[in-house]
Amino acid sequence: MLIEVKKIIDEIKVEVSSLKEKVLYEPKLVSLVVEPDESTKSYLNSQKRNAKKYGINLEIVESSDLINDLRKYNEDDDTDAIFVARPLKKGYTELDIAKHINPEKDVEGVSLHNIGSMFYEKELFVPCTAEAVVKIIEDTTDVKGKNIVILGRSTTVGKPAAMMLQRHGRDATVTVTHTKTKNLKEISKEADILVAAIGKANFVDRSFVKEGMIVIDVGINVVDGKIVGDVDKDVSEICQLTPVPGGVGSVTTAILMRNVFRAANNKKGDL
Ligand SMILES: Nc1nc(=O)c2c([nH]1)NC[C@@H]1CN(c3ccc(C(=O)N[C@@H](CCC(=O)O)C(=O)O)cc3)C=[N+]21
Repeated sequence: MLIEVKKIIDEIKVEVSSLKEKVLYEPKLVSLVVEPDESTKSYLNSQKRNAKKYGINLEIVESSDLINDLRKYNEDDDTDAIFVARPLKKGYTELDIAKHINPEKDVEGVSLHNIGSMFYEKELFVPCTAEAVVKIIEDTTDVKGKNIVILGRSTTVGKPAAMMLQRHGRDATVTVTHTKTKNLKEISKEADILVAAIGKANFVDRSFVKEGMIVIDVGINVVDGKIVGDVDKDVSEICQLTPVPGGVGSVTTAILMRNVFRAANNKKGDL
């Protein structure tokens, strides 16, 4: 069975509508890009489509000097929000971005300030994909006490999703696995909820799951020009599975758009 995410996106749109009543201009998102890979191209297309729909002024900037450009847009009063596409070009690390991006414009929640706030369970902006995963899981089941296994420990999905799911009030028990994990299939099978965020097309097949599990497919892999997830579609015959496309990715984009309005609204409050 496939998991529907339309309701979640509709709820995000309701929040955006009410933010629009307070933000009385078209907010601006700057997306900094260095040598985009296929999944980044897909995200940028999705950003373009949605910026139009949501009423956001999106500027995609091919950056040759990320740190310098971050300084520039951090200070530019017309820029409400900044996105830095990954993978980053050689010579830059995620920590460089985390240190240099203005936390108030950091709509992906990657800055040291925003990551730290999440650690203390008080969130401003959190990584959009991790938030999408949490929202979809919470909309599908009650997570309290559930065993959640996450495949992948990236800074933008695995790590923050784990932190957010085990926090007080949500109270899930989370296992984070990675490339060096032993007995991966056995651990996966023990899950009530499996989150696949490894970036390998169709990596998770029926040998990783049990009947009735909830499976969240975070993968955006491009194979022969088509988007495929990290999970083999056959899994949906015995599990509840998020579709790709039309699942986590579409919620992620909606959250990014909403965060641009939140950033613009917060900025107004500063005046
Ligand atoms: N700093 C950074 N943050 C990211 O979150 C990030 C990134 N860099 N680099 C690239 C990957 C990829 N990614 C996607 C997110 C949503 C869709 C998306 O909206 N997909 C839609 C539409 C796909 C289509 O075009 O058919 C869907 O899945 O339904 C795609 C790809 C985020 N990433």
